[in-house]
Formats: sequence, structure tokens, C-alpha cells
Amino acid sequence: MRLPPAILGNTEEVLREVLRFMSPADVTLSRYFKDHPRFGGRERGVIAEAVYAVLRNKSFFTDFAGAGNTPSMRKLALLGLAETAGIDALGGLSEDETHFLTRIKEVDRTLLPPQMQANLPTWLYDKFVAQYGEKETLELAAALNTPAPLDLRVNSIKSNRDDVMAELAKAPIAAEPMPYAPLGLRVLKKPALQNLPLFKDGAIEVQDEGSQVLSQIVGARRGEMVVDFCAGAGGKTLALGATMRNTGRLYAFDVSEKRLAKLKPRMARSGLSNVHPVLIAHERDAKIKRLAGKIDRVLVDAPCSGMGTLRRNPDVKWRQRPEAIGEMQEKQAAILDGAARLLKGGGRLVYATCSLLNEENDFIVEQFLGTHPDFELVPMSKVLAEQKIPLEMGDYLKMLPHKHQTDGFFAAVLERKAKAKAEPVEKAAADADDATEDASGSTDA
Ligand SMILES: C[S@@+](CC[C@H](N)C(=O)[O-])C[C@H]1O[C@@H](n2cnc3c(N)ncnc32)[C@H](O)[C@@H]1O
Repeated sequence: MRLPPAILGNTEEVLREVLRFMSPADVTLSRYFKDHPRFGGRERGVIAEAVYAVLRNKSFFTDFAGAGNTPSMRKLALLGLAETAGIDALGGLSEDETHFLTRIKEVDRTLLPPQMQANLPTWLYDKFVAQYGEKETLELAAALNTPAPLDLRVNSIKSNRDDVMAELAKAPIAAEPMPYAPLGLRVLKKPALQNLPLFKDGAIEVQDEGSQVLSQIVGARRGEMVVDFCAGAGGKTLALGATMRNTGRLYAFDVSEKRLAKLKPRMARSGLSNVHPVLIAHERDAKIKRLAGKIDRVLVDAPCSGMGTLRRNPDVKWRQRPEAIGEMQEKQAAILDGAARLLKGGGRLVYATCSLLNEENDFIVEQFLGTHPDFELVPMSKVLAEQKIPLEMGDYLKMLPHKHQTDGFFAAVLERKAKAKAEPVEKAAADADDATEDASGSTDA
């Protein structure tokens, strides 16, 4: 179907704003649509898709948009629209523009220089190549530059996977069970879900399969004391609360009031009454100290560079500064240290990020273990076997878009060693004394 010719000018206008990278792309787009209320849902979708296509392909597109007489922002908008809606959908193009788009369409992208194929900034491309090698970096980048599918988690408090699938089929929405997350469904297209009774009644939540797996490896059980230390808007909190069958106590900590506020309506929909959101000032807040040594499970879903979420937020790779990784590491180590104090002996902590960089993952965990001899790593292979999740991993969970069709996630499970209790030691000493007395008594006898 032909797009209205004005769409090109609007795409160009909003693109100019987005590419300033003053705020996240979704925020800039929402603001633009609020200021231009005449757009219907379809137009908004077309413009947003085109903007995201430019963000995903920026290195390649800017290289080609630079040449010729047409201003480059218009060319970028044209490329974005042609990538998502097709050249034939664009009306009112000059002969030059049609020729330009046809020529780009014919480019064999596998022959481009590797960094341009990957569409990554130099610093990130270099870090990925150092960590994954060039071949895997290109596979990883291709997956990161492909839009994510729509993943759902069935709320086991309200329904089960078969019933939800049957209900979705009536809509009609085709969905299939996911390979790793037992409550996960992958929706084959991207329908609007907000008005479905299943969504309004809290039987489903949107959650990436990797995020579901990560919530499950926390291993939260009925009646336990659990803390989701960086709960944000509660994506993982809700999954944890359901795993606990709405029993025990689940504290949802975060330093952001705005994010915690978004958790509240989701909690109401979910039917969970075991979740207690707590706004904290920082990872050493007095509210945390009161719970020290009392918690069975802690999830630290740490703030990170977010490079594992590029399928959804392609602007992040252009907005993130390499210097920010060092700042992030300091924050991650401080949060992990603060959160670890909550655990009782034998309790488990999951340190997780949506980063693909070892610096924010393995490194932080190894540094922690080096300075916390009362903690030990539980190999991920053991945790996955306990949870019956069919994934092959070594010490850590590393979900990768090109291998597992999920966002990129890292997780490590750390267990606080159970302290030898004072009483049994005294008892053992007393038993030993008794045994000595018995022995001497028997001599006497
Ligand atoms: C990766 S996001 C969490 C996403 C969330 N767990 C989810 O599943 O939707 C990291 C969160 O850490 C929070 N945060 C940052 N510094 C923190 C701190 N010192 N203590 C606790 N939370 C913090 C941020 O506000 C942000 O919401």
C-alpha cells in the first residue's frame, strides 16, 4: 500500500531530533507524536519503524547518504522507509531518489567492511571482536540489528500456557511455546495486546524469554524472604512473585521512584499480594540494613550498558559512551556488595545484567568472589539442572541473541556459605567431653 507522501517529511523531521541523541529514541518519538496528534496508529508505526531501521543500519546508511545532491537527512529517511515499507510504498520520489534507493537495495552487504556490516560504533565493535572474534561478532551484530519478537510470560497465578494459547487463538493471535522458559509464549506477529482481556486480567505479561529464564534461576520458593534489589518497573519481580505462589515476602527495591511507580499497576493486574515495593536512596540505605542476614534469595539485576537489548533499543549503541563502562563497573560492584549483606547463610544471590561485555559480567563476579571468601559460585550447569531448563552452560548463564533468540543476558549464582552454628559446636564439644567421661567411667567400672 502507498504511503502518504507527507510521511517522508515527517520521518525526516523526527529523525533529525532522534539523531541528536539528547534523549532515548522512544522518548523523542512519543514526544513528537504527542505534538502531532493528527497521526493515526498506522502512520505512527511507519515513522517509528523507519527511525528504528536508520538506528539499526546507521553506519551503512550514513556512508551511502553522504554522497550526491539530496540532503543526507532526507536520504536517511528514505532509506529507513524503504527498508521497512519497501521502495514501492513510497510516492512522490524524484528519478534520482528512486535510482539511489534501487542502487542501495542491490548492494551485497556481506561485501562491506566488517564494522559497517556490524553497524556498531568503533569502540563497541573492537570490544566485541576482542571478546567474541570477528566471525561471531558479525553473527551477534546481525541478531542485535534484527527487531526482537514479542515474548509473553503466562502468569501462573491466573492461568496456564495451554489455556492462554487457546484464548489467544480465538483473537486470533498465533503463539508458540518457547524452548527454555516453561511459561513463555512467542507471538508470531506483533498485535496490540493492551485491550485483550488476557492482558487486562493479568494472565499474561510481556517479557523476553531470556528475562524469564533469569527470573527462574533465582529459584525463589514458597514462603521465602526474597529481594529484587534493582526491581525497576518489575519485569522480573512479577515473575518471582508468581514462582513464590504469592506467598512469603518479596521486596522490590529501586532508587527510581518513577520506575517503581510503573510496577504498581502491573502488580494490581497480576493479582500478587506478596510484593512490597521499597524506594531506597542507595545500596547502603538503612532500610536495607534492617534486613541484613535475613533473606533467602536476592536478585541483583544491575544497571549496565544495556548492549544486550539493542534489538529493542538500537539507539543505545550510539548514545552510550565507552567511558561510562568504567563508571558502571563501580556501581555494579557497590550494589553487589550492598545486596550480598542481605543473605542468610546458605542463601543465594543472582548477579545479572543485560550486557554482553565481560567487563560488566564475569569480571564483576570474579572481583566479588576474590574479596568475599564467605561466598562461592554455584555453577550455572547445576542451577539449570535443578530448574530443569534445557540450556547448556558452564559457570555462568550467557543468553545470546544469535544463539538463543533472546536479548543478551548474563547471570551468575553466588551462595553464602552456611556458618557453622555456635550451638552444634558446643554440643559437639560437650558430646566429646561425655565420651571421655564415659570412657573413663567404663575404666572405673
Ligand atoms: C536493569 S534495570 C532493572 C530492570 C528490572 N529488574 C526489570 O526486570 O524490569 C536496573 C535498575 O537498577 C536501578 N538502580 C540503579 N542504581 C541502584 C542502586 N544503587 N540500588 C538499587 N537499584 C538501583 C535502576 O533504577 C534500574 O531500575
